[in-house]
Amino acid sequence: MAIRGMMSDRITTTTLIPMGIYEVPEGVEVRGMFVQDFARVLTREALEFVAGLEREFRRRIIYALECRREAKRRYNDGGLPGFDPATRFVREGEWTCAALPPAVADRKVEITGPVERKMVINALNSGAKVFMADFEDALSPSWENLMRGQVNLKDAVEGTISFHDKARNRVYKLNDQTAKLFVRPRGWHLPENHIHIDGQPATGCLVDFGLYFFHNHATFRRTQGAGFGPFFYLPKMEHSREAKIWNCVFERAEKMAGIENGSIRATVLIETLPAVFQMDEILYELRDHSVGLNCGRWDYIFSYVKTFQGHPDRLLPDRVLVGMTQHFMRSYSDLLIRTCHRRGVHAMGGMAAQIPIRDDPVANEAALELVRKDKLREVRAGHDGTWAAHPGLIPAIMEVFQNNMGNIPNQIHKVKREDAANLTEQDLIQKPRGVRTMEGLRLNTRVGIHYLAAWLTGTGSVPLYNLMEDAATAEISRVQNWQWLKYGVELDGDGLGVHVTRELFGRVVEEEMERIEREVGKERFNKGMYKEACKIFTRQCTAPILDDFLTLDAYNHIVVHHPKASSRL
Ligand SMILES: CC(=O)SCCNC(=O)CCNC(=O)[C@H](O)C(C)(C)COP(=O)(O)OP(=O)(O)OC[C@H]1O[C@@H](n2cnc3c(N)ncnc32)[C@H](O)[C@@H]1OP(=O)(O)O
Ligand SMILES: O=CC(=O)O
Ligand SMILES: [Mg+2]
Repeated sequence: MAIRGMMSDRITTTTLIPMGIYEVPEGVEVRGMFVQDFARVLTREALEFVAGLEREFRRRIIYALECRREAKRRYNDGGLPGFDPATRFVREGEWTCAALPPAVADRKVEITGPVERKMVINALNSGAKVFMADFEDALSPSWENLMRGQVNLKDAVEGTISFHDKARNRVYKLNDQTAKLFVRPRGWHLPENHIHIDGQPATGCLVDFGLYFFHNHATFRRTQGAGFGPFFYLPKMEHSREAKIWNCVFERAEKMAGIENGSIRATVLIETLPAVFQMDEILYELRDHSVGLNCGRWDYIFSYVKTFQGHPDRLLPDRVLVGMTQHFMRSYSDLLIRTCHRRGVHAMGGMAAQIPIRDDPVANEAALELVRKDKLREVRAGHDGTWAAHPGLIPAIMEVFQNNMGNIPNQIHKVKREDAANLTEQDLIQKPRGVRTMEGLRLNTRVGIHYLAAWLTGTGSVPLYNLMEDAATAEISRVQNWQWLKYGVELDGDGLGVHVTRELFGRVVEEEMERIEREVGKERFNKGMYKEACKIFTRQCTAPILDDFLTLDAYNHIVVHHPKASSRL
């Protein structure tokens, strides 16, 4: 048996013991620091389960990612995404997904947030129907964040989680009534470089899923799922072959646990442009394990730019103008509702970016009104529930959904949206309308650098300029800058015919860095990671070939191997 893992000298919490090692099965190497608490989830048996998943599915994951690259080549050569003629029978066939688990029939409001201890307790106590605990867009995937997240979820499922805020002398514990827990693992593309299996970094999402499932499936089904569960959200898929891999992962997990096929349930985020043409196919692959689809609107916008990176005729206007009322976004939401309701599962809405504004009641009311408007559009369109970024938004969102849905748990059988069957490929890719401005370029730059600086220091979701920013929203800022630079777009609004060039962008970066320094103060600016963030963001915006993900490159900067030796993938 191989034994690996070392102590850390960086963390000085009470959970750190001076020396320790993880007990690992053959072929598994843990390169992350040793923390006593982490050993509760990094058990030999759990790692054996993760390694089994990795060994069975690694080749299929590599193939699926190669297929993504192949599709990208087609789009870059001028091809357009569209419905696959080969799977017409799936789209036209009459079939439904397995019946919904009663425990999650009502999902009117779901709160989301990173797997940070206090936030997990607050989210579970928030009054939302569901809490989506996030290892993905809202989390910076440092070893410490990931492993602490696993510990937090284990304690949450066991009902023992607590948190003592010493500064405020406040103790956090779970209420009697809590939200149902869904867990969102990372996307297929992200490696977990602190766990190596047979000499290769593990697949991030299999680590997230595997550890959580292994430790919690039995308690979860008993205490939360009424026999079903655990429940998951699955991000960033581009094709039904990726859903098929998840389905097989679930089947293997159910077999290992000795539980019925169909116990595990998942909602897939439709948040890439190619996936909107695969919604039936994705549900079909997961038909025994599905509880719906969700409009992951922010990654979807990011994916629109990424998919059309070789198409100068499809440039985006300012980020703030690409909302759900743009034709391509409304079409996507309508088709998602029609698809889900036809197959008997939830059609979940997405995230409004506004958050409460504490120190300005007028601005706060205006933000709340925007959220209400967005949610009203969703519920009237036929969505069964939606996301909230902050507990302070839940009462208003709940009211909108309850007032417009009445006393039913969901609208699956009430709102069919057969009209959406007429939506065409052209509707789903129609170019968004609006202007491109210097202020748009500046805001993208400032938000991108601010966000990345937070991410590099361990925070994956932040309030910026009164909006929620996470990996998905930051991606839009990055790829939009890249697109405008690549095509040297002319900025509207000032009548001067200014084009976005490297020189202009260089000046904007300099000026926005000065503004960031003014905003956060010299001390925080110098102590923080703003300069590193600026370097990464600027490189990505000006790269001749668009990086697939902001966080893939940035991840190299947060990998810390123990014994200490920083690594590059
Ligand atoms: C595109 C997508 O993928 S969307 C999904 C992923 N993104 C997310 O999940 C974002 C979730 N939201 C957040 O992370 C936060 O709300 C932020 C970063 C946007 C704002 O955070 P803050 O400015 O710190 O919030 P604020 O100071 O108003 O928090 C007030 C209280 O609410 C709690 N809170 C805020 N947001 C959440 C949340 N999402 N879940 C649980 N608790 C929360 C805070 O912990 C704090 O608790 P306390 O009073 O006990 O100390
Ligand atoms: O994950 C959600 C999104 O909007 O992206
Ligand atoms: Mg997303």
